[in-house]
Amino acid sequence: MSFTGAVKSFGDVRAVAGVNLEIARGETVALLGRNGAGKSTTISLLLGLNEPDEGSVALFGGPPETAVRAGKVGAMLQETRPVPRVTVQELISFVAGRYPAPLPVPDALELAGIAELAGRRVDRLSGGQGQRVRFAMALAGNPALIVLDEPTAALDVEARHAFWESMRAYARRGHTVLFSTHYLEEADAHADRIVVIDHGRIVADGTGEQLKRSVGGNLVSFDLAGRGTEGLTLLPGVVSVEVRGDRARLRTDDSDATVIALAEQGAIRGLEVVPASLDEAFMALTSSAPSDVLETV
Ligand SMILES: Nc1ncnc2c1ncn2[C@@H]1O[C@H](COP(=O)(O)OP(=O)(O)OP(=O)(O)O)[C@@H](O)[C@H]1O
Repeated sequence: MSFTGAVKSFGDVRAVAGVNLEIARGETVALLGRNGAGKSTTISLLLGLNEPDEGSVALFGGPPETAVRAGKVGAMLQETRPVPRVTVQELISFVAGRYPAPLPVPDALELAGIAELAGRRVDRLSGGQGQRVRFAMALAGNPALIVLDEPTAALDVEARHAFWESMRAYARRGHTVLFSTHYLEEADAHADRIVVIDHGRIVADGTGEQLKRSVGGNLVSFDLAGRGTEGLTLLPGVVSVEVRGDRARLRTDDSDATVIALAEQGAIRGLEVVPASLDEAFMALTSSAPSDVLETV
């Protein structure tokens, strides 16, 4: 699938602001971004639910509608209203029946971890159970691509774990998976590749390791001990400064130079230097003003 210069606006909001993206068959890709970053809109363009205002989107070499109609795509979108009265089994059979080569219904239920819910009415399920039913709907047709918009949002820890197991089992069959998430750990743990989106643009694309390396650096933190924060952003190596209570955290691409400069100012109380985590990489990539002092008391 590919996005070429895709733009989608809603009024003044450029939800997708010029996205170029290629995803190859068999990849498991996480679309990672904060609230409002443009993930759902990107997904809606991919599924042909929205048309780009500019640029184009192709799925399996053609228009998204064609691929969707041909049964090549399964989707799990955010909370949708459950169909009243039908059972889980009936719903999944109905969805499977609309695809040319679906999974046997018991397999789809098993894979989604809801075999024991087969006879239950879909409008009487818990949020987490409903979410797993939507996952079963996405994979019932055995599509080559599944697209999952924040698939673990309502799941507890155990259900989350089971969900990722199922997703991986599906991916191992050679299928392509695209999922959106706010959770960096999930993206890192379950995707081959992480595409970071911010303000409708792709700001990073690579493995978790590559993201860490590209943003990289170390975190130097120390107690301010009443000292102000002025001048910290100007210290050698410093890329961003964050203040929590009385403690400053400096992300730096040259921690030696940063520490020497701090030492010269006598500002080394409770000094700690650690490698920047993936979390830090994500924050650095998506904060709107990376070199500003962020007051997050
Ligand atoms: N139908 C719509 N009408 C108006 N604005 C919209 C519409 N859909 C999305 N937007 C706006 O476009 C921007 C991107 O929204 P989108 O839902 O794509 O983000 P997201 O990354 O999926 O966010 P979240 O993680 O909160 O689901 C937001 O500013 C949102 O308010």
